[in-house]
Amino acid sequence: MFNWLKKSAVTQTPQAEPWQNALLAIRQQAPVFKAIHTVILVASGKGGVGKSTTAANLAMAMANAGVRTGLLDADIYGPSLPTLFGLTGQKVSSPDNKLMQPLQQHGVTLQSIGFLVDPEVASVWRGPMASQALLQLINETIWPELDVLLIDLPPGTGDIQLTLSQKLPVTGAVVVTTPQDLALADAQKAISMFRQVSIPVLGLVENMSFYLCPSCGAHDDVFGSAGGLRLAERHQVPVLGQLPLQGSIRQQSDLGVALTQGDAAMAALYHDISLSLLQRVSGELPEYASVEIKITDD
Ligand SMILES: Nc1ncnc2c1ncn2[C@@H]1O[C@H](COP(=O)(O)OP(=O)(O)OP(=O)(O)O)[C@@H](O)[C@H]1O
Repeated sequence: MFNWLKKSAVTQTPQAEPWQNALLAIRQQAPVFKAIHTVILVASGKGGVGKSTTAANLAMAMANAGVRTGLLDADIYGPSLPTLFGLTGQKVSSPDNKLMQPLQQHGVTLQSIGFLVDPEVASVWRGPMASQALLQLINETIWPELDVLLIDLPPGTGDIQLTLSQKLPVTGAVVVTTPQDLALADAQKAISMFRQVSIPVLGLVENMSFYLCPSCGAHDDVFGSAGGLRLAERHQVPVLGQLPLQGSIRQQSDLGVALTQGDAAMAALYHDISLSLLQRVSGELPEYASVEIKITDD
């Protein structure tokens, strides 16, 4: 067993005080956009590393702890938020034919290009058109008062990511990667991109860090070992957490069900990561101080 996994598992009940302190500090900050207090980009260099899954689960964990949370799916070429929240085929309404009413699920306010157009239509949009559509999406949504708006960016570091990073009032960014060399090289590009546009990198999430066999408990570093931790150290970026490659994450994501309704240990990991993230945007934890994560066998 892993010490950090055991430690996280016992903290699954939201500890009111740290959340409340962070929330209070965030609510004292002036909104950065409409009535939204903080905007956090969730990015990855490489596709398929679990960025959308991580963004969705962090959003659910925050909402579960009482944070007024929104999630914008900016992954225009592969919107997965409708599936992740069990809202496939649903469309947003527009009471005045101008502004859009976002959807609500698992306590999270949601908007996605997938709620507006057929994903196949969006998939042929070129860079400037896609960036414009996304800016319109965020501007023309009737966002309620939010403590945090998470934005699930498309993978990569191209024109769309750069335009959004420059044009949106961003508080900070989270970079999701696997420990695999190929993913790390691209995660490094994402960190560099944010630094170039002066967006604080709030932390790195190492996803699919390892596989823990549910029957025999054997541990397998499927994508290599601790690559994300080394990358974070090199760039002085905090590690917000490590998530195992776990069947329950894939299954519950496909079903659009919150992990809190199933896998309590995994839900606890997302809970801890989102608290750490919130403490950083609230200024309670220093931006670049790393969370110490030790992977040790008993
Ligand atoms: N920790 C995990 N354990 C098991 N499966 C996972 C985990 N994280 C993500 N997955 C699965 O991996 C696949 C890719 O995840 P996801 O769509 O979140 O990646 P992404 O980085 O957003 O991809 P894209 O670049 O296409 O947007 C999905 O099937 C998802 O359910």
